[in-house]
Amino acid sequence: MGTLQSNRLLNNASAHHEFGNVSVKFVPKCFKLNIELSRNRSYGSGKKNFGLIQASASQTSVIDPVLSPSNNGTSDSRKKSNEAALILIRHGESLWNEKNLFTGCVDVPLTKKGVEEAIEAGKRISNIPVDMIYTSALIRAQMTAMLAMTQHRRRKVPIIMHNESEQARAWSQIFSEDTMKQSIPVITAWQLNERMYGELQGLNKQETADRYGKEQVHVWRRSYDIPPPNGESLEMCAQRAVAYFKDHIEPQLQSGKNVMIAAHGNSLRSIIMYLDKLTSQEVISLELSTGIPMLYIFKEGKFIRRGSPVGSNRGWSLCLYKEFSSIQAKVR
Ligand SMILES: O=C(O)[C@@H](CO)OP(=O)(O)O
Repeated sequence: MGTLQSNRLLNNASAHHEFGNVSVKFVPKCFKLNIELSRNRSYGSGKKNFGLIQASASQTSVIDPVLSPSNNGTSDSRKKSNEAALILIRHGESLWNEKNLFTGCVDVPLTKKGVEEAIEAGKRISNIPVDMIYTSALIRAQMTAMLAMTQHRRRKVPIIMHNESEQARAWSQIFSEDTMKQSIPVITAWQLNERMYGELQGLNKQETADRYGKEQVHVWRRSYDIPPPNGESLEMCAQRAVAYFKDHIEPQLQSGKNVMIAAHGNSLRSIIMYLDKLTSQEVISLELSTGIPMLYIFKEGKFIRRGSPVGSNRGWSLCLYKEFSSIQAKVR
């Protein structure tokens, strides 16, 4: 892939982003409505709202689940205020993981094993209330998020927010507050995409190592600031992924919402580098397995790593980070 093509890919992706922000729906002019902004939190007995704009009386409500974080609505009566859970999941095995091909921004689906991994990940997090889901724009991350949610105890419906145009927004509105309460908004963002692997995309990793040398390929794959030919370094990937995390996801956590992110090996490595304050040296040895969820607690502005939830029938039991085989990073 040449530079021009790579730039086009990124530009297209960025067009998607421009419409991907938090938004408030428009109320159709034909209804004269008494609109109020509800900031109620209702805890327990499965009651919850997203901080909805509601239309009163007998008229139809127009409800947007993705409101600014100040319109807080969180779900769990057990949750202490100003605490929120952050779940990170690298997608399950993709068809190109299976073939050992550099994938990057190529949009490849999961294998059967990847589907099973996503379902297994869902079992592990099935007791953790999820208020919002963020995924990349790539199908392997979206499949993983959706399959994981099929296992969730609360049986809420994850719904992809289509903000790519006014029409997409208008045509995907939901008109029932009760239905909204049973939904989880899913935000897709190209900034969470896998690191763009440039001219390595589609090449076999072993053959590339045979041709260019193991060391060179290791530098392309794991160095912090050296990009593969016409691709992104981890540092470049971090610039967009961590910026998105800070601007869009952290405010949701600050408002007490539990968030799940389904993304990719390198976009998640860059986010973990930020969460765990890893140095550019330390992040080199951070490896993430496919389909293993990782849990952080966000408390008083800090991220506390809690490892991986261990199973659906053991509540919030957690294994320690050092027992968490998917991450071989130095334990700090
Ligand atoms: O090919 C890719 O896109 C990534 C993730 O599968 O590979 P690597 O682990 O080499 O960064």
